[in-house]
Amino acid sequence: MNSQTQAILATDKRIDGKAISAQVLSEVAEQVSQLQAQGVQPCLAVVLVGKDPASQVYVKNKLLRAADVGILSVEHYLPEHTSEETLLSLIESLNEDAKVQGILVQLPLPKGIDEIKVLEAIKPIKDVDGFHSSNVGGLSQGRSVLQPCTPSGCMRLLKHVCSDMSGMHAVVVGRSNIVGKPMAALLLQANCTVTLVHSKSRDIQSLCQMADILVAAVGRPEMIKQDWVKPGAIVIDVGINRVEKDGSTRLVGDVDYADVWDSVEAITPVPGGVGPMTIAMLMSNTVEAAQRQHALVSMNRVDGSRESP
Ligand SMILES: Nc1nc(=O)c2c([nH]1)NC[C@@H]1CN(c3ccc(C(=O)N[C@@H](CCC(=O)O)C(=O)O)cc3)C=[N+]21
Ligand SMILES: [Mg+2]
Repeated sequence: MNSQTQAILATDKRIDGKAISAQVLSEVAEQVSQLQAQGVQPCLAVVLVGKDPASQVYVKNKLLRAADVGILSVEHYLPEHTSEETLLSLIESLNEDAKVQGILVQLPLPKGIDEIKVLEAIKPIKDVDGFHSSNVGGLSQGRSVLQPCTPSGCMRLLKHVCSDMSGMHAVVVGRSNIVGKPMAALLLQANCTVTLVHSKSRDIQSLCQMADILVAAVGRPEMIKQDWVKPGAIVIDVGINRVEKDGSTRLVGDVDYADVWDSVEAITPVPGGVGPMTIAMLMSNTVEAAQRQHALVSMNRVDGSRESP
């Protein structure tokens, strides 16, 4: 990126997730060309069980972005009543398929399927969501592993407005396995003081008021108002809530964007903030997985005693 773009993106109070994700995607496209030049075609397998309409939209967007950057994708659409066994055997075959370097099983899975069991079945080196316990553990130890896409996207957005987060107080609202907990781990790694707030926390408003960096990931439309936010705070809104208003549906975050605007130093919009970054980081993880698997295979040629990835 040139310095002019950098300046525009860094000085605007609105953190433009669409523009920043476009930069990530162009870096990824460059990495894809480099892999192709080495005879490797990165490929992402996307597994969708059932017909959840939101999941269908997300999966469609992921496939479009993959195509944009030259990542091949294979889609596996399974019916709502697929057995756990069938899903596990599909994952097993994708694990063994050397042409597939990334496996994404879209969440949530239908009731009756054990989500943890399914995520644990994915080979960690192909786990582009970063949800396998081996990657979760590695993240918490500060090792270089595949990281969950939404939190790593948020970190990338934060870096645009704040090059050094060291010593800042970051408050994360929400303790989900896919956003809140890994977000806290990444902020800690960036030397923030981290507070993880959840539904049982007392006086959530006062905790939020302490934040230099406030990350909202609770799924409650426009819960965070101006008097929850310290003047000069940086706000990252992970929420994607569909609300009915005047007969039409619109997307809002967990933060009341218009209400907090005057107080904040910088803020991500919804849509166009964290959402597009999540998808860009998925593409970045797919390329990283392909690079790592290629490196392992090359090593095997030298040392035949090693296991294949
Ligand atoms: N295994 C798995 N990995 C995921 O990463 C995963 C998942 N399951 N299940 C669902 C959540 C949600 N998620 C989003 C991705 C992009 C947008 C996105 O592009 N949002 C657009 C708006 C899109 C719209 O109109 O709904 C935006 O914020 O601008 C939103 C949400 C990934 N998730
Ligand atoms: Mg968004």
